[in-house]
Amino acid sequence: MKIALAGNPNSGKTTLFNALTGKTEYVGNWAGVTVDKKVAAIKNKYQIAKEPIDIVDLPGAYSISPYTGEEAITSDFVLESKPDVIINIVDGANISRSLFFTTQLLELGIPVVVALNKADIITKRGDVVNGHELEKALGCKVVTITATTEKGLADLVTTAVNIVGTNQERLNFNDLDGNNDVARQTWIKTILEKSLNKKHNASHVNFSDRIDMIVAHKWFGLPIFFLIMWGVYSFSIEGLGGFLSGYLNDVVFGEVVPNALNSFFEGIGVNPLMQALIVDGAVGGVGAVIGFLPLIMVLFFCLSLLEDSGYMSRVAVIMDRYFKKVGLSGKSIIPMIVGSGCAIPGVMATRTIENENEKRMTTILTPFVPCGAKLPIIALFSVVFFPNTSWVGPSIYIIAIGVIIIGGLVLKKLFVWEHTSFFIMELPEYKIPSIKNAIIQMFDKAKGFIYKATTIILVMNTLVWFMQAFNWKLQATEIQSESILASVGSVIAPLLIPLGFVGWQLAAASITGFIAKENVVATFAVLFAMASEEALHVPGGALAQMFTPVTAYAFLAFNLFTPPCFAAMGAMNAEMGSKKWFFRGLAFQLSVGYILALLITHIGTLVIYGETAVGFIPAIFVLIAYAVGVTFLIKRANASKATLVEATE
Ligand SMILES: Nc1nc2c(ncn2[C@@H]2O[C@H](COP(=O)(O)OP(=O)(O)OP(=O)(O)O)[C@@H](O)[C@H]2O)c(=O)[nH]1
Ligand SMILES: [Mg+2]
Repeated sequence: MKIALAGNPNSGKTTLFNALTGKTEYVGNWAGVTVDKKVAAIKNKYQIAKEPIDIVDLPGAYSISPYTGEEAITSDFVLESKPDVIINIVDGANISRSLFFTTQLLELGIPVVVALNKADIITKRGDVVNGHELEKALGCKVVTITATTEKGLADLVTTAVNIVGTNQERLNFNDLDGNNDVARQTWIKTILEKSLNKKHNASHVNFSDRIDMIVAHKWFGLPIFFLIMWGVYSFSIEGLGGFLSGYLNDVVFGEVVPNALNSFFEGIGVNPLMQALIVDGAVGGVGAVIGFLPLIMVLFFCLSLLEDSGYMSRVAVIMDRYFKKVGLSGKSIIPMIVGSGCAIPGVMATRTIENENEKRMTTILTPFVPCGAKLPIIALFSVVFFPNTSWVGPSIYIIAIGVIIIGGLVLKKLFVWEHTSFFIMELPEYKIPSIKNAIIQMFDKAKGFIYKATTIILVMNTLVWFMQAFNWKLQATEIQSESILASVGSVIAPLLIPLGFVGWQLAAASITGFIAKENVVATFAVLFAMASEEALHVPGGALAQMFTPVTAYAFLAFNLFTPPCFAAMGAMNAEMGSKKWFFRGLAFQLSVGYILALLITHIGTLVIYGETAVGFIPAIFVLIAYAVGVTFLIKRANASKATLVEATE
């Protein structure tokens, strides 16, 4: 038996889905969080029918005639897969708007039960809903629930199961004269007059509006956003998160675990090479990554609270003013916020953008937002090269915003884009964020992080260890520079010279980073910590010998702003739906990271140390070639814009 959850965006479908199935799908306080259909079996507790019940969570929709890609997923599913029953989630904080979609669902001939959600908000506002009147008018069952506390869910499931196979009365607006959308609205207004008793009228300036006057203000909005982000990132990277990670890195993975393993292996007399593989390669590399787990957990806990409070939707409004100028829309910010967790769902979230050009641009620009996997690199460089400072983490996010805005401008110049579209986004009311939800999201992220570290990163690291310990004749070698890894890295290393990065190790680490960004840290752990017998993340250690603080910052930028990991590239390819655009996007990302690192190294070294960095002359040649290339592309774009104008005249 299939029960579909359908309703407006942000009405609480995924919250209900998670409560009914025990899953931990992404819940956020904004419209357009779910962009894909999700199916799961109902929890035993609610399994009351003879046959197994499956719950289907759908993206939010305002109407059955789809306007955006993810709305189409919902209407296609409802119209074609014919669920046995639809639970229509009506947002109790926004009843009259939600009922428009309800009237359309009630025309389909599929049994519908209305779940009037967010009953807690209705009660808090002092509104009164007359459920019987509403049932009479709609001709279907109405069950009042609070998805967040699971109140009323058993009743809801029972009601839904009981109407499976029944012939529900259909509403019909198609026979009416004139515009049937207007007819629906008028009808909804009449039935709500009888069934809803509102305490406040709509024109009342409420608490949310008052906060918005400040945080979404024309001038204050952006500085407030920066301050909040600064607080969150420095708390996570340098504050509590950094402190806990330092302990894990120094004590647990720096001493306790390797010492215990070494004495265990020495005790049973294992082959020293085998011992090194396990202790230095596998455990050392994975440990260097896992050490950053607390930092990731603290960050995602804070971000989840911020998001659930409703603030992030305001950020979309603030950003819209700036984004419009560069050919993006305020809606582009949502994929980017999601992308701060992981670029893959971030890129998938571009589906909510209707305009094809805005969607492509957002897909290309979203991976520039530092994701969770990039945090360990940021944290490592911050500790080793800039100890006791708090600006490195936040500065990376400010650069990311700059890269996105300037990148948008450049993309607009390089390719032919149409005009930008309007941006309408509904703002949910502010609320006290749910700690429970934040904890769930935090552990979910932690689980993903550990899973990745103990699978793909473990495998990669064992391989990296092997490649640095053996030469091409498969003989164990004490001299790293004669190893397989060194010879592979040396092929790529010359490309990094114009950036001021010298050493095959840096090339090797960057390459492993494309498999998973955490690998950069893990590879460094194998290459440097082992050789010097000291922990990777100490200031002045082996890693510190490879860079000056300026080139270290440039290397950080290089790894963060070149293309994302392979999995995220796959998502880009899927969402672009065009190989041409996919490769254009990759080329763009690669050149952004490369040129950015080049500029940081050379300008930074000149300004701060008053001398030229390694690779200064090659860098000049690269810049000239780059400028020529970009000018050519802009000329070409202008020419095709001109032919486009001629053709339309
Ligand atoms: N107060 C209150 N908030 C709720 C309730 N149910 C859900 N919410 C909140 O509503 C917001 C949206 O929840 P989601 O479950 O993501 O909504 P959705 O319908 O899946 O949204 P889309 O995927 O964007 O269509 C979150 O902030 C939830 O915490 C409820 O019963 N009471
Ligand atoms: Mg959802």
